[in-house]
Amino acid sequence: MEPFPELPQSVRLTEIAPGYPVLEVRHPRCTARVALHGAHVMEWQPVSADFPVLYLSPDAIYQEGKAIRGGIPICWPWFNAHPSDPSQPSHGHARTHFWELDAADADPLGVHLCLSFQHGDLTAFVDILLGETLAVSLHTTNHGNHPVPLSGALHTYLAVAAAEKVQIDGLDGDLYLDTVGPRTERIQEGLVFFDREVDRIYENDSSALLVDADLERVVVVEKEGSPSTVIWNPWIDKARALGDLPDDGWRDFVCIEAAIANDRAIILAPGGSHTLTTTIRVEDH
Ligand SMILES: O=P(O)(O)OC[C@H]1O[C@H](O)[C@H](O)[C@@H](O)[C@@H]1O
Repeated sequence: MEPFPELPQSVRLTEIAPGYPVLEVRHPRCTARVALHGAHVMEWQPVSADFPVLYLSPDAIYQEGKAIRGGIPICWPWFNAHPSDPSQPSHGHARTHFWELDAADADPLGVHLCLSFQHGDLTAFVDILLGETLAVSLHTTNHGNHPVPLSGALHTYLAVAAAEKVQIDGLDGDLYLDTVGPRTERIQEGLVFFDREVDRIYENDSSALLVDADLERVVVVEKEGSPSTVIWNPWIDKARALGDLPDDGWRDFVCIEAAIANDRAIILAPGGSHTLTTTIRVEDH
């Protein structure tokens, strides 16, 4: 490990399991927790919100090699299965390894963390801005001599009052691949509802809004550098099959993922780079 950078007063280093460091943020604009494992934003709550914005599973596993269930897993440098090698882990290596913390700063608007991770010829730098708004920017650079396909996702778990009562706006008219059952292409008509397992890859490069009338709020998820939006809720049976999620945990979140899904992979030329960003804020409903 590199020497640890000096931390501002609003950031404290803790260990939630032996050898598993987490940065705890207490700032006038927000509270948050960020694990060095996966550069994973586990929690974020701006002072204006009276309920956490991100969902974190109470059964999440804090162990090197296991992705944290909840928060914002960084799926990198690919999304879902590896494009050609089925022995590689789903959603890449970034979410199951410790990252280096390169810098931590604070100003009156919030806290800024920079972390990095290397995989083969690719380097990832992530900038995390934690304030009244949360912004996660993932910069990838190809340092090798060959073009490399890049996909991935900022796989955001958003806390909700009850999944079956929320809707997602902003995807009306978009083509999507429905990956539940036989993979089928469809066009979204109106709002997205959750009344069954939902696992869809939308062709969409703009924002989506999570409307949660029970919590009297709308969570706005904006993004850049992302040609796909993935919407996921495992529903009842899949939640039971996931060991790190309570059986009824499916009700407590929906995922809106700023993604570059496999078939929209970007080919990074030698020396080339790409930035994938998601920005999250809460508005009154
Ligand atoms: O269980 P994980 O490997 O974390 O994946 C969780 C989910 O990620 C994405 O949303 C995919 O679209 C889903 O198919 C997958 O089930």
